[in-house]
Amino acid sequence: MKINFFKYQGAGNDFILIDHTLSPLKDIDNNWIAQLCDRRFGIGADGLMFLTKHPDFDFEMHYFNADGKLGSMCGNGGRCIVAFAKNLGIIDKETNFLAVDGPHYARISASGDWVELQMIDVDSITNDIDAFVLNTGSPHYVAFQKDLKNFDVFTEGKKIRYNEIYSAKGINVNFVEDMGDHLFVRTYERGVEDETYACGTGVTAVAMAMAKHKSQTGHIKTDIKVLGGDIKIEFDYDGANFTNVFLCGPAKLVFEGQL
Ligand SMILES: N[C@H](CCC[C@H](N)C(=O)O)C(=O)O
Repeated sequence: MKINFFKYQGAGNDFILIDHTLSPLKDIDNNWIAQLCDRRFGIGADGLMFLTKHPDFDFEMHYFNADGKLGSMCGNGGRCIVAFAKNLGIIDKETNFLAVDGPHYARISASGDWVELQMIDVDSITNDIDAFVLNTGSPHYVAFQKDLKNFDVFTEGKKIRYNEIYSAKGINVNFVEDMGDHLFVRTYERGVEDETYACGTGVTAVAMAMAKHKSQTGHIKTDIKVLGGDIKIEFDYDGANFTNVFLCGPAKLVFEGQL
C-alpha cells in the first residue's frame, strides 16, 4: 500500500506529516521513521508526525524525533500539524487538538501558513549555575551566550545534553543572545542530536527564562530570531506562573509525495 506524506517546515524546523485518520496507530516501526527522517537515505526531517482521529478533539498529534523515538511536545511540529489539518479540511480558523503534553488550542491565519499555538502553562524554572532549566512540553536548558553567531552550538550543546546531570533523560540545549529589540536563539535538539534551525518549545523556554532573568511581569511579547526565521512568543507572567502562552510563527507546506 502506498503512503502519502507531506513535508512541512516552521521557521526551518522541518517535519514529515502523515494523515493516519483512517486507522488507529499501532505497531510503530521506529527504524522506519528514523530512515524517513534521514537526510541522505530518506526524505529528511527533524521529526515525523502522524495525525489521527480523537473522539473528544479535532485530531491527535503523535510526534517522533528524527531518531525514530517518540518525542515529548514539539511546538513547531504542533504549528505545522495545525496547518496540515487545515490543508486536509479537518479544521478551519481555529482548533483544539490533543498532543503528548495535553490539549492545545491554536488559531490559523486565513492564508493558512501562520499559526498561533497555545502552549502549556509553566510554573517552575530552576537554575543550573547561570543557566535556566524548565519544561515547556519538552525539557529545556537555556544559557546566555555572547557572539552566538560564531559559537559552536553543536559541540557545546552536545556536552551539556550528555553531561552526568542530563544524559539519562536528555535535554534540549538553547543558547540566547539579547540583541536589544529581539533575542537570537540557537538550539541543540535532543532526539535529533544536532543543531536544528528552530525549536518551538525551546524559544518558548528562552522567552520565559529571559522574563525571569529581567524580573519582568505582566503581558510579555518577545520577538525571536532563529536560524530558520522569526518567531513571536506571548504570555502572562506574575513572577511565578506563566499562563496564556502562545508560540506564533510560520508553518508552510514544502512538498508532498508518496512512499
Ligand atoms: N523541535 C521541537 C522540540 C522537539 C522536542 C524534542 N527534541 C524532544 O526533546 O523530544 C519544538 O519545536 O518544540
